[in-house]
Amino acid sequence: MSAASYDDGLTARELYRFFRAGEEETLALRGVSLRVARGETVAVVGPSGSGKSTLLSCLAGLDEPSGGDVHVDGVRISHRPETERARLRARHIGVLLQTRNLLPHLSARDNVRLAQGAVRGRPAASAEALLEQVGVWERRHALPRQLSGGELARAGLAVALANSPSVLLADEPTGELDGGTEQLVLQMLRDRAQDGCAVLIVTHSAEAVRIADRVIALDDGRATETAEASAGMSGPNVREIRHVSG
Ligand SMILES: Nc1ncnc2c1ncn2[C@@H]1O[C@H](COP(=O)(O)OP(=O)(O)OP(=O)(O)O)[C@@H](O)[C@H]1O
Repeated sequence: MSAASYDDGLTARELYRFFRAGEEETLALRGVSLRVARGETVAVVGPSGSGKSTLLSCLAGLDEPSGGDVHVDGVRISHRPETERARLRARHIGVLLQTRNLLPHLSARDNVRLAQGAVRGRPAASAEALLEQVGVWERRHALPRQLSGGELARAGLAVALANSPSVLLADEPTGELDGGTEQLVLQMLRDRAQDGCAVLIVTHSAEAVRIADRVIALDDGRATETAEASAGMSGPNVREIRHVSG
């Protein structure tokens, strides 16, 4: 991989993540390399326990890989103190987690404002505009527990987009959504990519795979080319499933 490829988007090289819990040792990532350019949507698929969430956490700087490195827009985010990773994440990355990344004691609007850095004086109007974009403006004063699953997913997306990220990482963004809401969330992710964001979606959803430009299949901590990854999941936008592991 040439140095030039670090310039923008997301680059991970030879990621390893080792866990030890008591006697038990797990190598959750075994040399995963990938690249998501700005403007691209990449789906990561794989069976339960294959390392998808671990990979996303390492890419987001929420977790530290045991080996390898992660660059975002040419800046290394891995192997730095947690506070620095958080600062870089706030500047470059939007993260949509299965837990929907909303603080429980803040309204939907205040969650977005917090992610925008409202403390540094950004106008509240843009938080409202973002909530309007994702279709939950009417629910802006509601707490997360007062939102339906679909509303929560959309508010979570507004939070993930609040810092205008150049890299957007989403863990099962359409997990429990009805078909209509799933389409809306996927369309928004796709639109972001078209606006120049590098979008990576960890997913079990055939629909999410269908909208992806590329699909990366994880199996037992390795990114591999597998026929199973595309079984019943191929679509017009799935142009390749390629080997990305070292
Ligand atoms: N904090 C941890 N401590 C110990 N082992 C862990 C930890 N986090 C993940 N693992 C292990 O690492 C492996 C990969 O887990 P991970 O959650 O990344 O898989 P996944 O593909 O996201 O699974 P799922 O689709 O079920 O969410 C699993 O064997 C899991 O038990």
